[in-house]
Amino acid sequence: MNGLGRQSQRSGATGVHHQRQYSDNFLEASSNGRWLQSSGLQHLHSSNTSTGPPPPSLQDFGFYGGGGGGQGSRMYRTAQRGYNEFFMEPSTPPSNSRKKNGEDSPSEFSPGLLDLHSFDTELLPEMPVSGLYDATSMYEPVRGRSFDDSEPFKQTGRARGLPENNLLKSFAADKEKTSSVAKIKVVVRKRPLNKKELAKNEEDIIDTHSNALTVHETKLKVDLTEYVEKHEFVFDAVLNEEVSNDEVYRETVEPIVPIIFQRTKATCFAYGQTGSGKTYTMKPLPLKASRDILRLMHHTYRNQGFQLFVSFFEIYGGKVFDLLNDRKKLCMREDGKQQVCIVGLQEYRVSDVETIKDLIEKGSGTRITGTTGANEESSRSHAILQLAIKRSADGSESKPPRVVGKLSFIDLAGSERGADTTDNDKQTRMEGAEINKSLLALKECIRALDNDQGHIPFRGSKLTEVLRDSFVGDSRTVMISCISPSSGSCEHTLNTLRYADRVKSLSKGNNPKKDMLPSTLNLKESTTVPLSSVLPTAPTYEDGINDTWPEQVEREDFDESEESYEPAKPLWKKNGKQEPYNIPISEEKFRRSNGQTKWKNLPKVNSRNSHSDDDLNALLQEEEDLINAHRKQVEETMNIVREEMDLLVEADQPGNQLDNYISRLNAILSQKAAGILQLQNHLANFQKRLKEHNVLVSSSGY
Ligand SMILES: Nc1ncnc2c1ncn2[C@@H]1O[C@H](COP(=O)(O)OP(=O)(O)OP(=O)(O)O)[C@@H](O)[C@H]1O
Repeated sequence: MNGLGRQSQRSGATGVHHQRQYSDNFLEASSNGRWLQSSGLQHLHSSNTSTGPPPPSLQDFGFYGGGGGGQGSRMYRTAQRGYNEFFMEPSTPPSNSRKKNGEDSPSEFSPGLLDLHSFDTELLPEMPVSGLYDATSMYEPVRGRSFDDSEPFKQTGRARGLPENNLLKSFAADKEKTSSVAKIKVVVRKRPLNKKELAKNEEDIIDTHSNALTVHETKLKVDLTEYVEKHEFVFDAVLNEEVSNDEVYRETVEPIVPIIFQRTKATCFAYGQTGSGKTYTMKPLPLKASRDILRLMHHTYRNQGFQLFVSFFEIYGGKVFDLLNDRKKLCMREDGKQQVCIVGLQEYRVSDVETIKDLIEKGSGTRITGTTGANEESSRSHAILQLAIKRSADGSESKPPRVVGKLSFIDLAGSERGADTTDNDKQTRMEGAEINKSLLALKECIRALDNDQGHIPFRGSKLTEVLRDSFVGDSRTVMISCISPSSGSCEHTLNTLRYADRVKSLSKGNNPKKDMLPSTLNLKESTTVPLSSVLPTAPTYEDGINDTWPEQVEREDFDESEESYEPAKPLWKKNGKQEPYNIPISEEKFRRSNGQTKWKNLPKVNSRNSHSDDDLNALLQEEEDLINAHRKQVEETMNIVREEMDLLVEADQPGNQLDNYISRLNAILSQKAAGILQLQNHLANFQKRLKEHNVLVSSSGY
């Protein structure tokens, strides 16, 4: 039976606009294989192009109306050429960008090699800071206690026969000062549109207002008409494209600097897709922080024996490399007290800003980089720079110093590098899997940290293993989520913001007051303790020591007033401004209105129901399995689509048999349905597992 050709032409005519739009997108996206590459399915494209004649293009099916196959095929071949050019380039294997030359001897910095394991694997006992609080100045240091021990002052005081109330008072003052800085702070930084994006006429789709932001995502309805979906987020701070690096520092790290002298370990990390500005944001922070640390050491804490040490290493493919020692491969060890240390990591004792600057530049130059489609300078490693404040037990330099506090800066690998798990290159795939694993593990650790869980699943990845000592005891975490404003990065931006949103929602666990507040809470005022409020603004450290600088850090400098916890409405609601688009409620909105409450209602994770490392590893594996199953399903769908296209071509041929067409179409549709059902089941099971482990707050994802 005939007549099918006419039917397909009719259907082409009725929906020509939408179909054309679809086929344009399809062709454009396929033109360099990026569309497929980005989802790890480029081999599907290559299978079309590498063997045999090209399969029929959409135009070949008459979707362009009357054009036959001619022009469409030419377009396809052009696309094919583009694809080949894109992929024929040799992929740059990750390699050490800095050759070993043996010239950069660390000796010029006079630090000597420090084997962390030899003396530095324990944190300094609770040492009083003389001159800070009267009561503590009389104490002698207690050896052999890590600062994770509970009530150290109390015990020391008793041993010395000092009145307990004084001791408790000073301990409480210390505690109050550190607790005034939020345990977890989540900041978003939006970078400006870059030249490339401007040249492509990409739009800025991010509106920022106070500590909130809106992402305007253009989507297609089922009938292929466009609409804009708004996604609104609120964070502790939102820094727009006009914010300078100085301001970023003031908002993020500056408040933490004084408290690392008080036995606190702090971690500041940048998260975001390749090219979103992580390195740009992170690079200046350690230098600015060390400048302030040195100021405090030379003024507020002068003559108290504090020393500053710098180390810089990277984690690449699950291995640790010393960036200040020609990328020497290092191994990690755990001692009897479960202290994880990086054996042989070179640390430099520094006392001036210039030396630190040199070290940072040296380490950054050594950092591994690789080539990706998105950013030629894309980093595939996590770079970790640590500033450790140490002091020898007796305050003199005669004994090896031990860590008092630590500030770690982490420039994470591009968050979308997880997509590389699908790359043809096995090494890139492995890197992607490791990056995925470490990002999930990091989130889990932060979550455990904020819930004050007894057990932190730090073994989830190398990254969290090396950060172990930053997750125990009194710790602070600042996450800077870097986002690109361009419409082309919308999906990655939303992923970054969702990750940040998850981390932020975790930060309620620590403060019962916060638990009672809506998620629109403006934590900005309550969590920011500018260093300028504890440091004199007058001469810089480089100007020399100024004796008029205050010796003590005054407790009044910290804003701990209950009022500062007052919830703030997001600006767009405050202004009474109506939403500019008639759009469906977004996932984020739903989560804020419903999901957050659900999250709060979930049982608190405690040490008994916390994830074991095995659980976490199992979850990570299941996540990977799901992604692989999804990929496989897409692959099968693509094959089915090809089959459907062939079928349509055949259907257009004169003399085509309708019964054959019907039975093949039936088989194709059943196959499609079975694939979708299977994936749905897999997804549902994974969601169930996440819920069991308290990882997911709602079905909308995490
Ligand atoms: N806030 C900003 N203002 C001006 N330029 C910026 C800003 N953020 C980033 N850039 C520029 O954008 C480019 C990419 O930034 P950067 O290298 O920091 O990205 P990244 O997130 O570290 O990428 P990768 O993960 O690949 O290392 C750089 O040229 C940088 O100078």
